[in-house]
Amino acid sequence: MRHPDAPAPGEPLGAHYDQCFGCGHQPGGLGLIARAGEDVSVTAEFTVRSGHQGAPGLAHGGVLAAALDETLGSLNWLQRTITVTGRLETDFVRPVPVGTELHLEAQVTAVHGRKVYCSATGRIGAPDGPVAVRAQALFIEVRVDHFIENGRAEEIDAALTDPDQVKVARAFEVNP
Ligand SMILES: CCCCCCCCCCCCCCCC(=O)SCCNC(=O)CCNC(=O)[C@H](O)C(C)(C)COP(=O)(O)OP(=O)(O)OC[C@H]1O[C@@H](n2cnc3c(N)ncnc32)[C@H](O)[C@@H]1OP(=O)(O)O
Repeated sequence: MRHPDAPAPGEPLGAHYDQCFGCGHQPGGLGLIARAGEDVSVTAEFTVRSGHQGAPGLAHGGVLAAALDETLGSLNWLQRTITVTGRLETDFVRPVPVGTELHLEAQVTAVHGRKVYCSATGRIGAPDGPVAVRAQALFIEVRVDHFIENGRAEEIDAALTDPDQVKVARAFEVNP
């Protein structure tokens, strides 16, 4: 399951797309930073900011789901395949205050053809802090064509002419 050329445990994974809400450099984004873990697993952190609120002083549930989704999506780097979220089931266990550093971890639990089953947990303040959120997810393997055929032309054209982006696509898929 872990690709032989996968990043070594502890290695930062970087952004799969500079404009990504989760891992890219969007002003209102999560700014989530992920690292490779053992086997097919990743760890990640993000800090809940005031722009992430739902209720006063508390993170919006959709933002927390996005953090789980992004962490799970980072498993692509370890498998060297491109997968997208088909299903994401989320448990919100504890409210998460603004200012919290959320520590996430995710792992692949099973692969069946194009279907990748995975799970993730987010903890408050430390890797062994109290569990705030959990997710079970199904990701589906796609080809680069999935983005080229469905994405807005403006961004797709820019991505295809950006050597760094093409390099990232190649890290996931041998023939993008
Ligand atoms: C030029 C640019 C380069 C860029 C290079 C880098 C890009 C790197 C991007 C990484 C990004 C990560 C970012 C974070 C993760 C996101 O947030 S991804 C964004 C959110 N997700 C989406 O937008 C996906 C939208 N959905 C779809 O496009 C389609 O439904 C899918 C998921 C591709 C599946 O469609 P499909 O390929 O036609 O597959 P389909 O035959 O329907 O299903 C395949 C199997 O999965 C099962 N399945 C499908 N959906 C479900 C479901 N919801 N529940 C249960 N089972 C399901 C089917 O039953 C089937 O099972 P089997 O029959 O094989 O047993």
